[in-house]
Amino acid sequence: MAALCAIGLMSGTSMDGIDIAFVKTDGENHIEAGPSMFVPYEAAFRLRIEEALETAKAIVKREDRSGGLAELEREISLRHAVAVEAFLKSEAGDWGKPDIIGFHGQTVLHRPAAGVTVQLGDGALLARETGIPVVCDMRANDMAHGGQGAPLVPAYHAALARSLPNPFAGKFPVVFVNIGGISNVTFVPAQGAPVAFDTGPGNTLIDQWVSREGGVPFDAGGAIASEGGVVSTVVDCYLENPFFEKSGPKSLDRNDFTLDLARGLELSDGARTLAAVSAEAILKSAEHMPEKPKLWIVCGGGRKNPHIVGDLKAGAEKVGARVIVAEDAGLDGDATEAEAWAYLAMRSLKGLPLTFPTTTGCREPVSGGVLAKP
Ligand SMILES: Nc1ncnc2c1ncn2[C@@H]1O[C@H](COP(=O)(O)OP(=O)(O)OP(=O)(O)O)[C@@H](O)[C@H]1O
Ligand SMILES: CC(=O)N[C@H]1[C@@H]2OC[C@@H](O2)[C@@H](O)[C@@H]1O[C@H](C)C(=O)O
Repeated sequence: MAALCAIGLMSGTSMDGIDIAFVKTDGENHIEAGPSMFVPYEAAFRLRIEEALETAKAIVKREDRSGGLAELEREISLRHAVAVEAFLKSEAGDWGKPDIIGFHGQTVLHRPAAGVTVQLGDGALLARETGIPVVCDMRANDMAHGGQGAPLVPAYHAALARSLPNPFAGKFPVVFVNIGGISNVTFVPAQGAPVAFDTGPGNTLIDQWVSREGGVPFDAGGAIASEGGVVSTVVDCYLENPFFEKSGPKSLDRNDFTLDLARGLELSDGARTLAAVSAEAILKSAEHMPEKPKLWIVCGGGRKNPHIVGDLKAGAEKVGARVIVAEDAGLDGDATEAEAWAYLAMRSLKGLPLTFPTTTGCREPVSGGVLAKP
């Protein structure tokens, strides 16, 4: 199958909105990233998703949509349809109408030990509304094959790592870091399979902290943290969590880490300390990689927090590694995840593996996703 035009749709654990990106790809080495866009959720809708995370704690079977989850799933899907329409109208240009949509949906529960992961997103409804075939539910088959169901972005990170421009081409091992609500890493060696896992809280604790203590949704540019200092005893307490000692594959639910350990801190000290937690957790992940990374490439909203990136740089440089943000390598760090969902949709259409034993712990490389035709 030749390269197709795909769009990827990601509504991540930060619950801040929908990232959309165009990619022309064969699901293998051919990757041409196109226009991208972000459609934010308004505060009230974000709150509804937050409430749904509570409701979802009662889910036993992944199909369960009681307690208002069915209505929310419908609304999330319709919002994605509206976002696609707006995107195609304002950004598509020469890219025209995509052949396929990769639809992540909104994770409301992720319990890998119990084999349950729930993303709210009705692929059939999105396909009907947009008139475009949709691949959704890409995590389930991995779990059915013994995997964590996350992270899924590593297949895309690995392909990107192999086509980096100079002066970064060939600087293996390369590690892609995605700092979203939760952070995850993909270690890409010169040869062989990528190694990946979630590393810990990315922005979610910072977002929850500044929202609760300061009434703002996130610490823009790390401005609040700039007024404070790192309380290292609190950082140490967070890092004592047994999650960090475990080697991968491993993945997290948004609620696995809470603000409890930051209780009593002053607003700016809390924001600075939680940024340090995020960076230290990422640096610690290197202990579970097969070799020391040479180059770290940072994607996701957390790359816009200079404290997280500054701490990462300081820690990596001590051991001779370099840290850059996606843009330094000609990539769009806001769109990487959405691009990944476009790429994975194409892989799903071709029956290619989405996940590997070294990325999620699945028993063998497995494909996945459910195709919904309009
Ligand atoms: N200008 C900024 N300064 C500081 N932080 C920012 C800025 N812009 C975004 N962020 C942070 O990035 C977060 C969004 O990141 P991103 O879009 O990568 O998350 P996500 O899509 O939920 O990802 P994931 O699925 O990986 O959890 C915001 O919630 C915020 O904390
Ligand atoms: C269950 C779930 O939605 N997990 C997300 C979350 O956000 C980041 C991290 O935790 C990662 O494991 C995953 O998303 C990325 C995009 C992934 O699957 O690769």
